[in-house]
Amino acid sequence: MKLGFIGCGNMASAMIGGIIRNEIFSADEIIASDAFAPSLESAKNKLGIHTTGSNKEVARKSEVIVLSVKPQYYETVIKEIADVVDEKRIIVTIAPGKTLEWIGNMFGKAVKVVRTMPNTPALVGEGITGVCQNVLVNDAELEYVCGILRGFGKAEVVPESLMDVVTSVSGSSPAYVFMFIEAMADAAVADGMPRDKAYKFAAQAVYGSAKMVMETGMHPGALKDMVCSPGGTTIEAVRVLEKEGFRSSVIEAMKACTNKARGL
Ligand SMILES: NC(=O)C1=CN([C@@H]2O[C@H](COP(=O)(O)OP(=O)(O)OC[C@H]3O[C@@H](n4cnc5c(N)ncnc54)[C@H](OP(=O)(O)O)[C@@H]3O)[C@@H](O)[C@H]2O)C=CC1
Ligand SMILES: O=C(O)[C@@H]1CCC=N1
Repeated sequence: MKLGFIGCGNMASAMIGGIIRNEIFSADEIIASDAFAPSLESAKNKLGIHTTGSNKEVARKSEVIVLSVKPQYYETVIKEIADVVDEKRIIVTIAPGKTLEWIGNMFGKAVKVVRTMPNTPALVGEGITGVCQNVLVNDAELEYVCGILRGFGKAEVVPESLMDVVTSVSGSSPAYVFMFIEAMADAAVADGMPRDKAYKFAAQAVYGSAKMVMETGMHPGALKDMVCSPGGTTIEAVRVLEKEGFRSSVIEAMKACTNKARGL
């Protein structure tokens, strides 16, 4: 197998879907295990990959092994697979807070580790993944893993010191963006718009605005100013958002998120 996933929940299935769709690997080259039988059933039926109830089997059969369980299960899973992971395999982690050093110590031997932080837009091929590696991973191996990660979006190599920040700015951030879309839709519904239309307008406005930032390279503040006509409607909304602490709320929320990751 080219690729194995230990834990096949939300994040793993989003990653696998993109990898298969973009033909990085075929379903036949991917295997996953999970403690929760319905997750495995769904992976087999919807993704067509190999599945097993044994984490060890995944580790034994895969060149690249993704640890896609919650951080609190990392220690148990690593202890379970350590004896079948040799120096040729690459371990990919996706959990917040689990450092390269901690992972290495848990294995108790020299193991190639690529630490990553993906996000769920991977499901639609628009994820972004922060990546760093330990000293045992060479440039070609890092590029190989990045190629896999690009199967479901962008991949950016960052210093490990920034990985907890990556968690708040992209790993967790889809949740805040969905809350923003939901809140905008609620306001539109309150003013009489049917809900399905409200989600369409709100989501497309966020999508289009994000695309403008990416494609124009302009400062977000300048793009905001372009929307605010003098004496117009937008500046009224901006005034209320500032009064209600919109930006400060986002900054404080993200600092809490980063600190939580640091504590894991
Ligand atoms: N969801 C997200 O947006 C993101 C998640 N991540 C990280 O990805 C990882 C997975 O998260 P997510 O996919 O959301 O979690 P899920 O709970 O959806 O998936 C994890 C799966 O692993 C199973 N599992 C638990 N223990 C074991 C075990 N010992 N052996 C095999 N399988 C096991 C779980 O079963 P059961 O339900 O029975 O416990 C569950 O089905 C986490 O580390 C998370 O922090 C990173 C970026 C974004
Ligand atoms: O909430 C979490 O802990 C995980 C990590 C990033 C997104 N979800």
